[in-house]
Amino acid sequence: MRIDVVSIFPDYLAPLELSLIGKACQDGLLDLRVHDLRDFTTDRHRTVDDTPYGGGAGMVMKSEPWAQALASVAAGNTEAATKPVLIVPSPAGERFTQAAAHELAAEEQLVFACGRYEGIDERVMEWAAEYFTVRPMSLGDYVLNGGEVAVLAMVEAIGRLLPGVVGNPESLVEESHSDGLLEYPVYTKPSSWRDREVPAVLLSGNHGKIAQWRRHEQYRRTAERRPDLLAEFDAAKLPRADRTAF
Ligand SMILES: COc1cccc(Cn2ccc3ccc(-c4cc(N)[nH]n4)cc32)c1
Repeated sequence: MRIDVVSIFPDYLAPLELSLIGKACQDGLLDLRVHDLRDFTTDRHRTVDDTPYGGGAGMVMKSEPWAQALASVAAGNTEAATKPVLIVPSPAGERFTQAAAHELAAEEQLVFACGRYEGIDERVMEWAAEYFTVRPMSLGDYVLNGGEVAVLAMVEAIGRLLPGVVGNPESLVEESHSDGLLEYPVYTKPSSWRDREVPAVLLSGNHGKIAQWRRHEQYRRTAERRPDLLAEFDAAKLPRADRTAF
């Protein structure tokens, strides 16, 4: 997979050079390229923003630098058989979920447009629809100052799903949200810590009971912390052996 990120703060994306995503790039599993939007301006001040039509506070990102930058990254990938996906972080976007991460991990090329100020001139998304599948995406119902933090989260969530990135693919199967429930609590040595004991079932060696306890804990936690997820959860979709906890 190739991922391009366009931002006026390219150094904000430096953490992607670390840890699993950085190693995936070194191993050739991921081709990550970060571009400075100001490199696509033509004036001596490298201007990327201007005042909003209709008035109001703040500034809006100009369309031409974005069109030049997006055209450059789209053209840069002639091997792609399908239109690249242009992901535009925005408080007004569709919710980014684990399901979306899996969907996007199957794409050949993702392009992330990191807005700043009050956002990007809307005509850029209209123009881009000819060359990209355009997807405005929100991390959650709170307002950030720009798209970079959202891109760090999305690239990590997507990148870790790519084959070979996570050492043990098994660990991707049972994690939160992979089956519609939150994950169960985890413990490690010592078994007794500050007068707090590890649940006895986990020390029993009875794998059937352990699986049942973990399923029940997933359900209890989800009901307690995210009852909204339970509305969509259907135990009937679970493998028969997993249903004993409900
Ligand atoms: C566009 O509407 C806005 C209204 C007020 C402020 C801002 C600031 N801002 C600029 C670019 C940008 C990109 C993403 C986000 C964002 C995403 C999520 N989930 N929260 N915040 C916020 C952004 C934008």
